Amino acid sequence: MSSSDSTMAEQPARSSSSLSNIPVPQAARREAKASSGLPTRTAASNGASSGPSRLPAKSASKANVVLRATVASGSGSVSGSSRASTKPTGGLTLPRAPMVNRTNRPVAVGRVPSGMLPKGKVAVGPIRSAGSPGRGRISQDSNDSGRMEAIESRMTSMQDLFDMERRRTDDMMARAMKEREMQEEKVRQLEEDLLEQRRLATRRKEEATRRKSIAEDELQVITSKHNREKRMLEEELEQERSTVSALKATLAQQSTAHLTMESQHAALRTQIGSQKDEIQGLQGRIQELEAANRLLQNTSLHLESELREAESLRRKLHNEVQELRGNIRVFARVRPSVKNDANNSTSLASIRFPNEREANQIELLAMGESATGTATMRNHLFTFDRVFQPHTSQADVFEEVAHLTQSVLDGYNTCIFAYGQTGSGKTHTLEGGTELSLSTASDPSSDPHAGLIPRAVQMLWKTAEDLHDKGWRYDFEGQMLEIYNEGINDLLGKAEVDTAKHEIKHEKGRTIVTDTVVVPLDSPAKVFQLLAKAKSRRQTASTLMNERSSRSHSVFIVRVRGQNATTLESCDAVLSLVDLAGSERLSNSGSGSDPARLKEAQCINKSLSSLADVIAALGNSKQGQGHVPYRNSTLTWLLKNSLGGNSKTLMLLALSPMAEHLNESLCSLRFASKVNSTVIGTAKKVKGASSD
Ligand SMILES: Nc1ncnc2c1ncn2[C@@H]1O[C@H](COP(=O)(O)OP(=O)(O)OP(=O)(O)O)[C@@H](O)[C@H]1O
Repeated sequence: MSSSDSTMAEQPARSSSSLSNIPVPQAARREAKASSGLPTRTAASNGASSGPSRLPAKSASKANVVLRATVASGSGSVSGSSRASTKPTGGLTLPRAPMVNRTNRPVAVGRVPSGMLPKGKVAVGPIRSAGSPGRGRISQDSNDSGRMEAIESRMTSMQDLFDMERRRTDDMMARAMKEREMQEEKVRQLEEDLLEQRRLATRRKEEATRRKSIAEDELQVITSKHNREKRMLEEELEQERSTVSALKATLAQQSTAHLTMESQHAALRTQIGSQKDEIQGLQGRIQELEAANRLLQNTSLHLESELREAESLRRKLHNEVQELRGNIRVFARVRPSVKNDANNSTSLASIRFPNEREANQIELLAMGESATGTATMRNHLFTFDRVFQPHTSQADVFEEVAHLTQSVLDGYNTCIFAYGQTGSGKTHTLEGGTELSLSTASDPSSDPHAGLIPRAVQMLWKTAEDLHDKGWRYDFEGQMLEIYNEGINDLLGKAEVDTAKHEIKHEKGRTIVTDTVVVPLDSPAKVFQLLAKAKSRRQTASTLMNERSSRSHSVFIVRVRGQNATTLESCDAVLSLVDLAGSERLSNSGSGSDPARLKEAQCINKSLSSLADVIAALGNSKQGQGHVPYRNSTLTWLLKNSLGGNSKTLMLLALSPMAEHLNESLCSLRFASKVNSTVIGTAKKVKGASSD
């Protein structure tokens, strides 16, 4: 067997362990086995701890020593030694070392396997022991030397072989070491990889743990949410179930109701059938009625136009009646006794109202002088357009005055002035017994104490609204003036005390007072606001006769402008409501020696006598052609367009019922009687278009 063959044969043993890779000559093994009779132990069976890598050199030299000792002792038998030398040491199987001589050459021991001999060498037979019987000494020596040589030569060859094996073993050891280092390197590398893998695995594990915990948290959240939603859904489901059951119950009811309704429906259908017939009959009736209605509408249109004509006629007739009755009219009103009167009812004057039916007469019983000069009681009878007794209400008085308000809307200048001594009831008749408030302003008729002004204003607006349907549109504006000591104060001016000098101008039938405020009146409430403001500014002074005695004339002027888009009529007229100052004579005014009071009384007397003169002049002049002394006083000059032929005038004579005022009452009655007997010319409608 060649060395290469032996190497190939050792391959399986090397694969079992790194240490078993050390090659052991097969021939030597076989030799050792054969000589010892013991089984050759494989590297694998000996174990890795006693690896052959440490053995060859030492074991071989040890064997050599044994062999040398045997040869030197001259013993011809080596079987015992060889048996002992083949005893396993450390579990490693080695080839039995050949015996060597003194030259350290190997000697033949036992049988040398032919395979272990060098080429060309002949294997000798079995070595005999020294004690065996021989034929001659010489031949035996020669044989021994031959044998020895043969052994030596064999030892030499075995030594070569051993060296060769040793070198090869060294190479293999070196390779094995190298390979081991590589393997160790690999192992280290693998261990590092493993470590890295472990670290990676640890990190991944940690990451996985972290993710797991996050996932667990999320799972918990999702689970709780899910549970919550589940609960809600369960509740909803429960509700839905209850709803469904309720709906089912309702459905059952509805079904029953439906059945009932169906039967009713059938009954109704029958009814409808019969009613359809009725409807057809009614439709015929409707057509008849529609025809009748059309006829009525035509009649209504016709009647409306007739009504308009009748309205125009009414206006005409109304004014004709006024003309017949005279354009200046006089009403007398006796006030009741009030708490301010000095004495009780025993001090009342003897006043009678003879013609109850006509209610136009008043009779006073007063002391007078007879023709012979003796003082006797006399009856003084006066007849006016109307006489109001003390119990007459404000509403009754207004009823008689209301037609004048209508005249303003018809386009006639109208003047109502209250005349009478201080405290006789002028302000009460014109303004009323209570302070004007916004609550009563909206409906003065609801307040029994409301005077002519609030009632007239309310009626103006109401009539204007009624005339709206007949095509009339009205605008109102107001002015509040006071004549005090012949001067004019604007009661609606900005200054608390009006110091401006005002001029009165008459232009194209209109009266203008310079530098005064004219306020547009859009509602009765606005009028009452103005009246309240004016009242607070009005000059008043306490006199002996009346604690609220007014020492000035107050003039409230409402200008009314109307336009009728249907009839193209227009009007522009003024309603003047004048509260005159007390008419008492100078001696009764209580002015005494007070020059201011004296001047007040003189101015008042002057203006009132001018008024009487103007009225008298109007009565005397024919068709207003004579001279009328309007300029004699501020009052008459201011009322120029409201007194006379183009206007309607009402004098309201206020009388006190008290006996102590009897003489003043007689004076007032005489003055009013004179006015009443005056026939002032025909009133003319003021044309709105030309007046502006
Ligand atoms: N018809 C009446 N019914 C009840 N009280 C009345 C009537 N007329 C007047 N009076 C009362 O008599 C008093 C005097 O009336 P009023 O102030 O109106 O007089 P006057 O003539 O305006 O006085 P002056 O000239 O001072 O203004 C007031 O207290 C008033 O309330």
